[in-house]
Amino acid sequence: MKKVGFVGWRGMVGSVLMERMQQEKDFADIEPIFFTTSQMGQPGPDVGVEVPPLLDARDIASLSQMDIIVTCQGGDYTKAVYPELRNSGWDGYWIDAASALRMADDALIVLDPVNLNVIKDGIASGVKNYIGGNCTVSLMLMAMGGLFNKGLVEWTSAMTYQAASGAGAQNMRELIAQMGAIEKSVAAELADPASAILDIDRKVVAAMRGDSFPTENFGAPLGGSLLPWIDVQLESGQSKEEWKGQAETNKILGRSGDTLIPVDGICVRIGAMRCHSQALTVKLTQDVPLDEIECMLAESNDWVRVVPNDRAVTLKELTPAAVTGHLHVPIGRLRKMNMGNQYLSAFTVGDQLLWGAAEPLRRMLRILLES
Ligand SMILES: NC(=O)C1=CN([C@@H]2O[C@H](COP(=O)(O)OP(=O)(O)OC[C@H]3O[C@@H](n4cnc5c(N)ncnc54)[C@H](OP(=O)(O)O)[C@@H]3O)[C@@H](O)[C@H]2O)C=CC1
Ligand SMILES: N[C@@H](CC(=O)OP(=O)(O)O)C(=O)O
Repeated sequence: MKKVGFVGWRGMVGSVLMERMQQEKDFADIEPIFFTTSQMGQPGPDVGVEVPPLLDARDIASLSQMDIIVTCQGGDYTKAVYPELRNSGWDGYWIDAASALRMADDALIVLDPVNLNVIKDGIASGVKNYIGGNCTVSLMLMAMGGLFNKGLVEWTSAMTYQAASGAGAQNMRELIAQMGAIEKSVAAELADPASAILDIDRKVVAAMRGDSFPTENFGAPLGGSLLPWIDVQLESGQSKEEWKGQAETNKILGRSGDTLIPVDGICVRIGAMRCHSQALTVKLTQDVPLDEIECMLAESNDWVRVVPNDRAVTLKELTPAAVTGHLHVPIGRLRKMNMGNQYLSAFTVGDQLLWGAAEPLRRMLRILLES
């Protein structure tokens, strides 16, 4: 059995990965070894098979015993440990959730329901680094892969509504604390049906702008508001999150140069917990009837679900509250736009810790074990 080392398994993304691996009984097919940056020597997690005590995630000698390393520890860890490990002569497979190596020439971005051909070519040609994509990009492609892979997308604009979880566990807590602080600031008025709504509104805004409002992690109020900037600022005027849309989409699809598909938009943080949503405008390469588009989308993988463009069904099935914790990726609000028959609108929602982070890594491990 292959020795598989896990780093970052107790973080938020890592915990979701552990849960999914247990659900799919993946641990039965490997010899798992768990690493840590802070709890060396403590017992490993209960994953249904015996595991040795935790090893030091910075110890190159221990890491280099692994056939495969799966890390959800983050980019700083990757940047610190990966080069040293490779320089030591380690030739194993590196599977990583962090963005640090995504655009490297010797790495592929993995999303097998969309790019299994690219992954298989990579394995055959000796690629050793398989990196999970940005959550927004992966979720967009899980929903829209049918049209991209049929060459029907000339360009797309993705306007995103991204959940707090994308910024980390502390940010999820802060969002809830912000919502709690808002409620607390007007609890008495809410209990009184005769209180004036504009007084409530004034008090809410005062609370959100007050010094005691919890904003250490987001840097601004998110609950009751939104943040139209995610990640660092680039010279192009894009945020780094927006830049990833085109760069990663095309790398996943194995496109570059003349075949590159323009992707752009504005990435916005909203007060959802762990589902990213996106409003897409697609310029099609040709006028394809809507029913054919719906069929292509629905047939492209086992997880995408086309939601009819109907108000009641949309509000039941196409929201973060409905989708959180599920692997399926719904896409709806599909219609041709006023701009013309080659312009399609769509809205999609997906759990950013499942297909957005952990699931592509879990499946990449299986692909390597079965190859
Ligand atoms: N959050 C997201 O949406 C996405 C994140 N990623 C990537 O995954 C990386 C990890 O993200 P995320 O899982 O959110 O990070 P976390 O902050 O949840 O976990 C990272 C590490 O922090 C350490 N840690 C310290 N205290 C605790 C604690 N109380 N509970 C759990 N872990 C603790 C653990 O390392 P140790 O055991 O060594 O102490 C853990 O592996 C990111 O940096 C990013 O590169 C990728 C896609 C999406
Ligand atoms: N940036 C994403 C989360 C993330 O971790 O992205 P990446 O894996 O590309 O760094 C968000 O904030 O929603």
